[in-house]
Amino acid sequence: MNSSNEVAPAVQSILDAARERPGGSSRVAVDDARSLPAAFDAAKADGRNPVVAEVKPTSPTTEGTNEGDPVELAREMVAGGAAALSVLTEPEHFGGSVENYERVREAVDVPVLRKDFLLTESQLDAVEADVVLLIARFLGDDLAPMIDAARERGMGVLVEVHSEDEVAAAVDAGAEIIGINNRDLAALETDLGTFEAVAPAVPESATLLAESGISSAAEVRRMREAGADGLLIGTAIMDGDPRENTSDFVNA
Ligand SMILES: O=C(O)c1ccccc1NCC(=O)[C@H](O)[C@H](O)COP(=O)(O)O
Repeated sequence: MNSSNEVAPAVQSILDAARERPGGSSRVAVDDARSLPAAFDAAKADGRNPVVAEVKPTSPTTEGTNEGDPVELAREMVAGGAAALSVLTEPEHFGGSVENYERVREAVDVPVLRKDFLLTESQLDAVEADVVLLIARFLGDDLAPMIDAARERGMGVLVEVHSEDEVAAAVDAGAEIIGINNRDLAALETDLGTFEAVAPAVPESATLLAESGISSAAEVRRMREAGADGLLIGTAIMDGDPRENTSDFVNA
């Protein structure tokens, strides 16, 4: 793994916990993974902004915990037009769980991203997933083997980056779906200018997501104009009525 000495204390704590988290007891094989790019194409074809709505009970930058049932929240997001969902499985800092993930995936028919801080192959085996998030900064030289390991299990892979150098590393490692995180993991602040600055480095052939900090219809349009094929939105959907919020972003 890369050195993590330039991350915020909360992120260091997330990584320390991730290193200790056990994986699954046996290797999983997903034979029915739902495709994120196909879901984005379907949304675009019927005039919806391709929104990945995130079931995010809490986070280091959120006050309090949303105690709502993840399945109910997920159904509301899909009813609001979400092309796909993201479900946190990180338990200590985001209130997530693999049980939440399994229940949501069973309850909906859109692709469900497993949102976690995965560091080892066996952690991929904790639950069958359509798509897993792999963070380039935290995996370093392990990124390519982790992408291969996820694909061997039948899962799609979203590689998260924050800089042009990380885009290059992600492309070298074989990433086909790339998410540019607007959240700076050193300061924990979001800046949509990050997506605008880094997106030109992403090859046209990749499916490109804008992640974090999107909180208005105007910002959805801004990210789409800068080249986002999909938008990952958590806090602004969880805060209030998730169905109405999702619908506002989908129809922005
Ligand atoms: O959301 C946080 O507070 C956070 C803190 C430290 C590391 C990661 C964090 N978030 C993970 C995410 O990627 C977001 O949940 C996701 O991109 C949605 O972001 P937002 O729409 O800003 O909730």
